[in-house]
Amino acid sequence: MAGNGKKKGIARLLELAGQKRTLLVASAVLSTFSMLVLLVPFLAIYRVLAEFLEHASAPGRIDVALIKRWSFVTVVSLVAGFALMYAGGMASHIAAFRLLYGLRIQLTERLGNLSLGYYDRSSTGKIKKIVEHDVEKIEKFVAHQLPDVVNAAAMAFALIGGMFYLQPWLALACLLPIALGFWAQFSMMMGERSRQALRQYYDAIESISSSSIQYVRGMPSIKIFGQTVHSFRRFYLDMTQYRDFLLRYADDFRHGYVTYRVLLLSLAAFIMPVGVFLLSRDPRNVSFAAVLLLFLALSPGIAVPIFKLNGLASTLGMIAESVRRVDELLDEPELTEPARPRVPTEYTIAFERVGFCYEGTAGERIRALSDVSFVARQGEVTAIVGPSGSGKTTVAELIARFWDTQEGAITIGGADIRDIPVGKLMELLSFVFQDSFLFSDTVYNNIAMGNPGASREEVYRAAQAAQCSEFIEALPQGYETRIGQGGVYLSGGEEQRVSVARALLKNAPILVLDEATAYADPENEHRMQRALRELMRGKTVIMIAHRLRTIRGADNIIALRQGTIAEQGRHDELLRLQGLYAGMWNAYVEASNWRLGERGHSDGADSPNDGGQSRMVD
Ligand SMILES: Nc1ncnc2c1ncn2[C@@H]1O[C@H](COP(=O)(O)OP(=O)(O)OP(=O)(O)O)[C@@H](O)[C@H]1O
Repeated sequence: MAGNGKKKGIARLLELAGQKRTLLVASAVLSTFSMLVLLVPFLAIYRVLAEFLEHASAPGRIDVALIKRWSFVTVVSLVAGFALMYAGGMASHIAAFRLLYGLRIQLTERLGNLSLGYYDRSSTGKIKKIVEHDVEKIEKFVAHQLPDVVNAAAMAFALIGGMFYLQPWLALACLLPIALGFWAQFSMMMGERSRQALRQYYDAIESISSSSIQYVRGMPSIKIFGQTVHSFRRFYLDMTQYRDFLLRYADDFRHGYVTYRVLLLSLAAFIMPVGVFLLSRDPRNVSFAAVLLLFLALSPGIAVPIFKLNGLASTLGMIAESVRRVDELLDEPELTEPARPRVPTEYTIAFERVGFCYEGTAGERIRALSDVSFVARQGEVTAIVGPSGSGKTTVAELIARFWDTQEGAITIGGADIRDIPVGKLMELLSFVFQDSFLFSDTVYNNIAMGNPGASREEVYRAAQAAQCSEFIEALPQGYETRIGQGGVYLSGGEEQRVSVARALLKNAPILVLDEATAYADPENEHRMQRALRELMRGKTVIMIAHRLRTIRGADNIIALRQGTIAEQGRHDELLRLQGLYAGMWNAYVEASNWRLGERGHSDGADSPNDGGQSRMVD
């Protein structure tokens, strides 16, 4: 990632800005001219002052035409200066917005090509901050700070050069406090300590960003469980840490900053004694008096470009950190496309001695699967069961290359999944998760995204088969009703049926169901099972289930224990083994009977012995 020879920090920032070189050069030239033209009124002040002082004892001899001429020049130069400044600003803003657009497109393309596991690792808050906040920092640098630095530097050089030309001693009196101020500021603000502080600042912002998202998402739990819930505590802790960090930061740097500002804002206090001393040696030198007055008039203005340059220097570190974070995301490895692609025509999935470890936050390896081998045949249902944390979800996610296996291989129709082009692999798979994700869009579009080329008829047929046409037609605008903000909210079961309709429409040959009937009540579950039976016909089906009743009829049941296969076979075979599966089944039956006992009567809906009427797979 970092070792790819890519430039870093300011150099990388300038490289990014360099993509819009022509516009930026135009902006710099226009800004510099604008600044030089805007200095002309100071020259006018000097000439008029000199004229007044020269003829102070005989005002009648003052050259009125000269004063009118300089007044006219002042007005023209102000208008021209501001027009040039406007044109320069336009050029830099156009460059910045184009850069912003380009970066955001690159980032979103990269986000679309990353392995799905990246999203498990990275919080939404972190990604959101990079795409919004960090990119905007770069845009602001190009739009404002880059032109500012050019014209501030031009102004500073023009002023200092002019001052030395007019009166070197007064110029030195001005430069001394500027040099002292810079020394006070930079001796504190530069170096590793400052860079570390910046990094901490960014980490704190990212933390707040992700914990605030969690806080908002967890609001129902917060309301129910009061202030003890995790997301609130984390949010509160992040806010407190951020506050403490800022207070420490301000405390560390305040002396340098205050000294610097006080010195720069009191240049007149340094010019005055030197000026008075020089004037006392030659009190009749009228032109020196005019120069001294000009210096005093200019002294507050000298601080402006210097503050700008310094402001940029202190934010440059922040922008460089933003660039680093944007580059980090741009350098995230994409899913590799195979050198010699293979496209399977048969869809049996085989795990061959698969081992997999997650990487923990401190880089440690967390083993999730070891030596897992099984075959999920096309047209059959393979169920995966096991206690919590035994690796069921990992098995399902590895098939979609959320992560790549570190040991062994996974094949589809004999082709290693790493040899199947990524787009093709995604075409082959349909997932129905426990928590279905629906977009804030119409119901119709939510189903249609399963197959963007599908006709309206096909979308309606999929909805019908997924048992959701009835409730969709009862919605205020039917299929055109928006889901989520500004529209309607669906129940968990309804959302799941919409996602089954989406999967039906996609009609992929491999189907992975992760606890697909989790939200269904007895009535809905029956409908869901009918929908799923439709969806599963002829496919390779991998089904993760906690409610064992739903997988009793599976062709093969894989029972996982701590990332390894403890047993595999059909329901009856596994019961006879009297091992892990039999233990889970007995516990499940007991739990179901306990519930029935509590209610005092049996409606048969949740019974594991319900004669197969509600069996998902038979
Ligand atoms: N993103 C991750 N980073 C680190 N460890 C993980 C990650 N996801 C899962 N694990 C660990 O890997 C192991 C297997 O997890 P997995 O989610 O596959 O189990 P599971 O059987 O699906 O659990 P459950 O039934 O509770 O959903 C667990 O020990 C879990 O803590």
